[in-house]
Amino acid sequence: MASSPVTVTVTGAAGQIGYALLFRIASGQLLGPDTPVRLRLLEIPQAVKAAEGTAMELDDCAFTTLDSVEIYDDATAAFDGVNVALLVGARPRTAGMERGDLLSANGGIFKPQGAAINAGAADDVRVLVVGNPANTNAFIAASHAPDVPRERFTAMTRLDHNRAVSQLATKTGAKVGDIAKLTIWGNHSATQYPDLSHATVGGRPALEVVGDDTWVRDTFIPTVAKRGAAIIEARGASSAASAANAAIDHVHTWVHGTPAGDWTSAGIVSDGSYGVPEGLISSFPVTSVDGRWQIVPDLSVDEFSRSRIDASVAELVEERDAVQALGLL
Ligand SMILES: NC(=O)C1=CN([C@@H]2O[C@H](COP(=O)(O)OP(=O)(O)OC[C@H]3O[C@@H](n4cnc5c(N)ncnc54)[C@H](O)[C@@H]3O)[C@@H](O)[C@H]2O)C=CC1
Ligand SMILES: O=C([O-])CC(=O)C(=O)O
Repeated sequence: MASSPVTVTVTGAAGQIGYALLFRIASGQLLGPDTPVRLRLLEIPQAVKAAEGTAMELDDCAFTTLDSVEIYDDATAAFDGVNVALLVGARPRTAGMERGDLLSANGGIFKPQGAAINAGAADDVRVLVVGNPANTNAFIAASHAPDVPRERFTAMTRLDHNRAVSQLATKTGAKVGDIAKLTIWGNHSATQYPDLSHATVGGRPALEVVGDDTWVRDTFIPTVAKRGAAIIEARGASSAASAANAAIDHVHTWVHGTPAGDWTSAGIVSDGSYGVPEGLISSFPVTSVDGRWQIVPDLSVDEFSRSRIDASVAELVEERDAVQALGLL
């Protein structure tokens, strides 16, 4: 086992996703079986007791990869020396809440957390924002961490990616492992664009294998984009285990790289590629090489894809302008 433990801080640790996520991190699934984890749980004071219960259960698993568990209700202490920050805790939308109220409430969480990461994170810090609205929350946090390279702030669209892979595999009768080069573009919201234009099924173009453009436009895209709402409707609570799984996948890929001949999707800072305004945190087709995300270059974008990407990016611009107007940047 590697000698020095890696510090992983999880916010919203006593929540649903936290409960599904912490045991997988502690058991080595995030960073590998040779990397001990120093786990830090950040919660609001009212939820610290519940986090203590989870920490007792983590102890009871006797994971060989778990170096220690500490609980915090203070962001500055929780992020001091952090290598991997998983920002899961967020303010959910409640009945009657306007969009501005939601952005404002989340600004109150992600602004100080960005500042705390800026103040104390390790030089190699990697940040994944899961809490919604994930892209804009990541944008807010990054804006308050001027000393951390902006590309270290990412937002999770891996769950959307995994959902899309699964839907395509089911439709074509292929194995999940036969699907490659699928992309989620834009925002982690109902405007996202799950794109099959470059996807392959067993090496063949996915659109050719499916052979049904109507299914792609009228079933596949809305099913993936609205899957979160469908889970809430069925379960009475939002996706938790699958969201935790996607967070593990995102960080694992970031650290260990993408398989040859494939890519994945992640919300990363735009460098202006594909007409996405520079600086926005938008989902792109990405590979991870030497521990850094890279946008897959030079993909053709047809008229339909262009309009779908533009629509989702327009929503990201609106969210950015709204948080700017609220003084959250
Ligand atoms: N990006 C994605 O694909 C997905 C994102 N989500 C989002 O993830 C977030 C968490 O979901 P759940 O775990 O189901 O929610 P939850 O409500 O069960 O847990 C959230 C936890 O965050 C904590 N929290 C609130 N403010 C905090 C702060 N300032 N610092 C630390 N902790 C804080 C709460 O006390 C609570 O324990 C939600 O915003 C949800 O919409 C959920 C599924 C997928
Ligand atoms: O809408 C939510 O809170 C859950 C969510 O992001 C998803 O399942 O994709």
